Parts: sequence; structure tokens; C-alpha cells
Amino acid sequence: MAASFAGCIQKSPLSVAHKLPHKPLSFAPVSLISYKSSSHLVCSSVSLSSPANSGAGVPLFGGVRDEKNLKDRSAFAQTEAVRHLTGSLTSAAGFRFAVVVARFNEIVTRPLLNGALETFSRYSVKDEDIDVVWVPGSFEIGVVAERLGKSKKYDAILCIGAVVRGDTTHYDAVSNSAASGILSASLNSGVPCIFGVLTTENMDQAMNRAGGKSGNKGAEAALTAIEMASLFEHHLKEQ
Ligand SMILES: Nc1c(NC[C@H](O)[C@H](O)[C@H](O)CO)[nH]c(=O)[nH]c1=O
Ligand SMILES: CC(=O)[C@@H](O)COP(=O)(O)O
Repeated sequence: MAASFAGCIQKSPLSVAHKLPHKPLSFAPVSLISYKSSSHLVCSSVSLSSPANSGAGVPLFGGVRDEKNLKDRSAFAQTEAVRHLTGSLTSAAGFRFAVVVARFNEIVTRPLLNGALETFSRYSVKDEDIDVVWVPGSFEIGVVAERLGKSKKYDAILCIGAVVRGDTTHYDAVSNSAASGILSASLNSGVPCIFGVLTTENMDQAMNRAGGKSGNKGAEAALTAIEMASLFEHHLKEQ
């Protein structure tokens, strides 16, 4: 499915190795000034502040800093450009998403889901490109996420739940199982499954993260889903 934007590939030269004279002047302190030259080579020059000086830079090593000279100096050699592959967040039009949401603690998961859907809409994802699947609790998310991922119908699977500690250790079993289940779904299906499950000590912490003073973690997880869908679409397509 062709996404409507190009992923970002940024080329940038590795930091340029340059030689300083073997015996730099012993002035305190040294500040490194970097600037871009017209040749897009990141050049650095070192200026030394002399004790007698008001702190302004002093000519470097006996000569006024000469940017042209610096550019021409053989000591500067551009190294192999490093490719940075990232997903794009400009628009998610054309991507298909599944959202697996736990009904347990629906007072929390419903606003998380709404935050995610609003984010998808803001990034041009059509309603018809989103399937929402309800499961009883966070423990059930993993198996459903894996089945959806293996269907290859979706570019990413967003998993939403709210595990709130009670009086027993059940919290640990459910939260750990939810996390490992969602991770396994990602790895076994090859489709990004995004961990949007709150694990909190109490209900206040959960509500604060479902549209309260700590934001909406469902909306944040939706952004992660968009970025991962873009990264896979543009840079990690299976051959
Ligand atoms: N206590 C919470 C649960 N418990 C239910 C489990 O997720 C699971 O549905 C049950 O153990 C049957 O397999 N689920 C949550 O999502 N959040 C909780 O706080
Ligand atoms: C996360 C849970 O399973 C928890 O809500 C269950 O509560 P309790 O430990 O009091 O049974």
C-alpha cells in the first residue's frame, strides 16, 4: 500500500576528524566552535581564550582563523555518509491499523482508545482503515495482536489496556504477561505491535494518563504506531 509520504533518509558526514597541532597552546579554557562550510563539510575550529584577554577568542595557533584555509586543509577529510532511517510523521493516509483494547478498567481504556482514534484522524487515517477489537482484559491482548499481525492486513497493531494494582500479586502476572504477549506478537508476526498498556499503582495514576494532567498515553501510542508503520513501509519492507 503506497503511503502518501516519503520516509526520511538523512545523510550527514560523520564528525570530521581534524588534527590539532601536536602541542596546542596552553590556554584555559578551550571552546570548540563548529560551523558548516559551503561544501557541507562540518568543520570545527578551536579558539583559545587567553588569560590576558577578556575571554574573547584569540587567533588560533598563530594565525587568524581562516575558514577557507580550514576548508582546504588536507587534515579535513569527509568520511562515508551515515544513513539514518526514520519513520515519517507527516501523514499516515493509506496506512491500515488495528487497535486491540481491553475492556477491563474500561473507564480508563475508553479514553485511551478515543485519544488514539483522534490522533489517527489528525494524521489522515480514514475510519475505514481502522479496526478496533475488544478483548476481556490485557492478558488476552497478545494472542489477538499476533493473529491480527499474521493476517498481514495491517501496517501496525496498537494495543491498549490498563492494569491497575490491587491487593494481590495478580497485577504482576497480568502486566508482565501483557507486555511479553505484545512483544511476542510483534516478533512472531513481523508487524509492529505497540505497547499502549498502562501499568499503574492506582486508578488516579491511570486516569491522569488517559487524558488527565499526564496526557493521553493512547494518543502517544498511536503516534508510535504511525512512525513504525512508516518506518516499515519505507525502509524495512520484507523482500
Ligand atoms: N486486573 C486486571 C486485569 N485482569 C484480567 C486479565 O487481564 C484477564 O482478562 C483474566 O486474567 C482472564 O484471563 N486485566 C486488565 O486489563 N487490567 C487489570 O487491572
Ligand atoms: C491487576 C489485577 O489483576 C488487579 O486489579 C486484581 O486486583 P486484586 O489483586 O485485588 O485481586
